[in-house]
Amino acid sequence: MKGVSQATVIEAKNLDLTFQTNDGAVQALSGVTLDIAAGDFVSFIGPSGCGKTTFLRCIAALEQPTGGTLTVNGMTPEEARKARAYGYVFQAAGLYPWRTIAGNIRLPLEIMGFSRAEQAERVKNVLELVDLAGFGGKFPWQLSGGMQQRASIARALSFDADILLMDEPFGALDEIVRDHLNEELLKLWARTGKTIGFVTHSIPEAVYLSTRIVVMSPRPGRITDVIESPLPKDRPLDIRDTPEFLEIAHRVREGLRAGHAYD
Ligand SMILES: Nc1ncnc2c1ncn2[C@@H]1O[C@H](COP(=O)(O)OP(=O)(O)OP(=O)(O)O)[C@@H](O)[C@H]1O
Repeated sequence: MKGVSQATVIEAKNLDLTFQTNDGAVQALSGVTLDIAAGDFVSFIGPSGCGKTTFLRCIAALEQPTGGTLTVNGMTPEEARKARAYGYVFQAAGLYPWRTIAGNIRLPLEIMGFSRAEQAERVKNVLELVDLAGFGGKFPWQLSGGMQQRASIARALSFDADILLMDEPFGALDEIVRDHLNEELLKLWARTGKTIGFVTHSIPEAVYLSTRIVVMSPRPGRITDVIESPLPKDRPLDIRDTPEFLEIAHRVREGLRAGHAYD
């Protein structure tokens, strides 16, 4: 339970990843060391190409680090993937257009072999969790972009993994919808106690959501600052106007500026 155990769920030590490309080696991550504790909400922020997505993909065993060690729930990322230790939300909702919303959410459950009754129960629960009760029978094109993204979050939550990895899930949405989904995500996090890793380009989003903000710089992707948020867990949107919020945002901006190449 959150608050009771602060066990480390994700542990990266001196992680390196160099891609070999036709144009030569691209060092995407260099010496990344980070512990993420159970129940943490950790955002990764940094300029394009600094390795945020690559780091998330390493956790999800979608990329293979070329150096260092990485464990997820004490397992290798590959073992954690097989143990369904995390749900993954991509930048685009990625819903199958020929399946209903419920059908999309059910898909991982079908693959995992849940009984039909269990599938139905879980779909109902996660639809409620993301505030889409009653929309299970609709097709993706009948929903707004924000609703589609909520459905994709529901799909990632359907098998109730303790860890949720989110790669810029709200990047393509307008600001009002994004604000609303940020609020909803915080409520969901408070209700479920999940550990969340969240990639974003937005300073206000990172500061509003996170218990810790990881600032990264490019060439090669390194962690340049880790900011522990002093903000209370209960965060109305207007907390963004408080001096405490603005102070953290300032520190993030300074960190980004220090690592920026401007080319
Ligand atoms: N499969 C790959 N092969 C070669 N290079 C790659 C591969 N995946 C990523 N890279 C490179 O690694 C670096 C880090 O990419 P990554 O997508 O992790 O950055 P990012 O911080 O998530 O960027 P963005 O904010 O634009 O999504 C970039 O220079 C990118 O071009």
